Amino acid sequence: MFLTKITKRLFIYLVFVDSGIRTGTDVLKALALGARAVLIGRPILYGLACGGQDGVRRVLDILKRELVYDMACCGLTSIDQINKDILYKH
Ligand SMILES: Cc1cc2nc3c(=O)[nH]c(=O)nc-3n(C[C@H](O)[C@H](O)[C@H](O)COP(=O)(O)O)c2cc1C
Repeated sequence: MFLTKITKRLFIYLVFVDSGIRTGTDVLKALALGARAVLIGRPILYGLACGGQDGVRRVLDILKRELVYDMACCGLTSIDQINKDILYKH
């Protein structure tokens, strides 16, 4: 009984979004919706196929640049500041 209570109290849900992340904007939206992290598959493979290690680095650089740009457009300077308030529902 006691352990159950402790377990319930300490239980933390971490949400990872997998599939379909193609731009830094996708990353921003997933984090804003509450994801702790995103998983990226095919874009990394495309980078690898086209340019090897440098290609993978380039894909990650592009995604990071897009994410930082979009964060700046929302007035954010840190990942910690991302929350659902930046989302606009229409
Ligand atoms: C070539 C390839 C092989 C994969 N193999 C596995 C696998 O063996 N097991 C698995 O759980 N997911 C596998 N996945 C799925 C990836 O782990 C990941 O969920 C997915 O690629 C992410 O979506 P994205 O490609 O749209 O970014 C594979 C994906 C690709 C493209």
